[in-house]
Amino acid sequence: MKTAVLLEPETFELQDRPRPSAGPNDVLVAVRDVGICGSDVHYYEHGRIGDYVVENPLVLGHESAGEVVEVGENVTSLGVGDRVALEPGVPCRRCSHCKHGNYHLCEEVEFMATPPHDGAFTEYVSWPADFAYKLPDTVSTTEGALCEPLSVGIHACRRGDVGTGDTVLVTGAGPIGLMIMEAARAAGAGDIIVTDVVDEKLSFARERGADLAVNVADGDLESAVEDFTDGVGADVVVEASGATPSIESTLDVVRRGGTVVLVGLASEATVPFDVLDIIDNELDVRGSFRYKNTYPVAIDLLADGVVDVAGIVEFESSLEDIDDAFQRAREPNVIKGMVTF
Ligand SMILES: NC(=O)c1ccc[n+]([C@@H]2O[C@H](COP(=O)([O-])OP(=O)(O)OC[C@H]3O[C@@H](n4cnc5c(N)ncnc54)[C@H](O)[C@@H]3O)[C@@H](O)[C@H]2O)c1
Ligand SMILES: C[C@@H](O)[C@H](N)C(=O)O
Repeated sequence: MKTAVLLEPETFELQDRPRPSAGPNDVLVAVRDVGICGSDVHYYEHGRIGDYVVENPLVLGHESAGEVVEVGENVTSLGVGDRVALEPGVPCRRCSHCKHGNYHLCEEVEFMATPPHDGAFTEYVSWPADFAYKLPDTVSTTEGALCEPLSVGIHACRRGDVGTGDTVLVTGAGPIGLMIMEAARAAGAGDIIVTDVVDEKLSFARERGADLAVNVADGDLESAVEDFTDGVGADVVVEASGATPSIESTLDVVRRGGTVVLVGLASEATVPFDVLDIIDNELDVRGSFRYKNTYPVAIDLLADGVVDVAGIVEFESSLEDIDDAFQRAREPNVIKGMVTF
């Protein structure tokens, strides 16, 4: 089977690898769509993200969906021909985090395209059936693949307890920020404010329903939020840029008693945070890491037409053209590329 393998930074090789079979509890999936995520581009460019280092050839891609072509002997939930979205992180199921229901925090998790675990830029993937979610006829495999970033958005909104009528401020209008917007709207958010430093990203966010879009490179976010919220501030701020100034600014724009959710991965390990601000204003500052139990919700939201994810895909490419696809995906104005089979 054709597989795109990252040999070293900026070097893919299209290899012919043996097709796996489904293990007893697995399904073999013919991959149809794989999104290119910012983390794929980061591994492609730098060969590492923090402590995760690409030491051996690695298959990237963790936003995937496809069609079941073989089922393991113990699998009863899925059949050949079913179209499925693959949740990319499979936990150990035995540790205390898994037993507490926080399977996304499992330290033994095998997450696609996070070294040393291979991802989905390949024709077939054998995957545990309980981490493969059947797509209804009305949901495409492109949308199935995008259940992954949508899951990041759903989890972040759950972490922020986003509720009916809340004013939600999302910093960073990349794919994750846009998915947070979708999830916040689905959770009943009232007004949504979005920030970025690129005008095109903000126009895109506006077209997708942002009520206020602020370019923080040339505008004063604090006064814009103050005006917009009658001096109160945002109920929930979800940081989705990873930029240090943006992380710092979250405390200036959240309301007293509000919640800040940190999703963007800071490029620096420490970011100055005014602790007295957090105490005096009784703020909840929460991390949000990947997701748990989001795929069925994401699929329902898609089936019901409550969220739009396919609209963020700006180009499609084939596996053979993966080099070109990554060149395009790394352009600052591009939101999302999709490799289709
Ligand atoms: N916590 C998690 O589970 C999780 C999951 C996926 C991604 N992430 C992280 O979330 C972040 C967003 O992911 P993405 O794929 O959308 O990345 P992206 O790089 O495509 O988007 C980030 C956006 O932030 C904008 N930006 C840069 N500086 C800014 C500033 N000062 N203020 C506001 N916006 C600014 C950029 O122009 C860009 O549009 C990244 O840091 C990524 O690593 C975290
Ligand atoms: C969650 C996922 O989208 C992210 N890129 C990660 O590897 O953690």
